[in-house]
Amino acid sequence: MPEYECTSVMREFLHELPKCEHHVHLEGTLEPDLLYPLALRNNVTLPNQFPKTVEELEKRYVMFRDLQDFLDFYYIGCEVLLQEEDFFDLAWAYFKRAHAQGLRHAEVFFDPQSHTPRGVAIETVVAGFKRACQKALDELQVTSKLIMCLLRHLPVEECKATLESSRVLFETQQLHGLGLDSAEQPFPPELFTECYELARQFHPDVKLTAHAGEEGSAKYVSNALDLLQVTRIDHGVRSVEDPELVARLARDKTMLTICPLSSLKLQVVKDISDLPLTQLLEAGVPFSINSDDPAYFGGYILDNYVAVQKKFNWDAATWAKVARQAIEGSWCDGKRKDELLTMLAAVVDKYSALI
Ligand code: HPA
Ligand SMILES: [Zn+2]
Repeated sequence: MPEYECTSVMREFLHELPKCEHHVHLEGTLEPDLLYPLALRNNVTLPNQFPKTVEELEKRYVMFRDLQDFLDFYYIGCEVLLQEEDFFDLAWAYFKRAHAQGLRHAEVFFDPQSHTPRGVAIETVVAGFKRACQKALDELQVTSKLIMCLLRHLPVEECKATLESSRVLFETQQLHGLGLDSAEQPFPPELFTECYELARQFHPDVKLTAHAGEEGSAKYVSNALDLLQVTRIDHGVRSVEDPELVARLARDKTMLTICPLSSLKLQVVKDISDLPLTQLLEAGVPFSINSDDPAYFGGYILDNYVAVQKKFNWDAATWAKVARQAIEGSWCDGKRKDELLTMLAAVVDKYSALI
């Protein structure tokens, strides 16, 4: 596949764009060089067949057969996280790295059910993450929201119990949103209708999203909209298989959180140029560009922007539009959106004569 040059001035422009991330799993930011020290610190024995060194693990991460092949590594990685400090260290490392790539606002996922079976309380996980979010605000001026995800491969009753145990966290808006992740097939959205109803009962302003249309069909996307009443779709790249669905997403301004390097590494697409970004732009479906599990897929948010640029060769106006849609589709308040839009206008102004 042909690749365009991402010039140094274009890279600077992409770096300076005030970027919002809506699709990043904090557990997916566990870099190999943190995984092994945490295993040591917590006396965790990794499975026998698991790579023994950072270098070996990085080599294994070069490509995954599919989503499940990746998830098998992701859940083993989760095993080294035990103490509040571990969750803090993990999230703080993410905020620092993403901020260095021009991140201004992040809506971050976490999977409590990948920790609770080891006896780690949800409150411990959230306390560590919240402390990192506060530090990111104080020291980096990065705003953030926490989104709790349910693991769709687990029994629905377990998911409901997990939700119930986090009721107060939702009621007090320490958690802002609910998501759905893990193996998409054969676990369609409709299994979780009652879970999403419950979350809406917890707080009237709770935000709802779900992974759909990554490996699953366009029907997974429309069912997530109809039955879970989500207002955002994570991945959703297969939505384009249904023209009526595309028209609906455009009409309702439902944002898709696209993850280019993830879709490449999980072989959802053969090449980043196969992502339907041109079609979505033409149809008026808003999307943001995100890192998903950057420690596993080889890149943080700017790396994903650059990977898109090398395949789509967009002009500054198109990038400004994509960045604006990401700001407008964020779940932060109006004041923060206005700040981000002002930053965006300044960057576009600075680079308009250069690109
Ligand atoms: O990309 C993903 N898809 C589904 N589940 C996940 N859990 C972490 N990352 C992912
Ligand atoms: Zn994801």
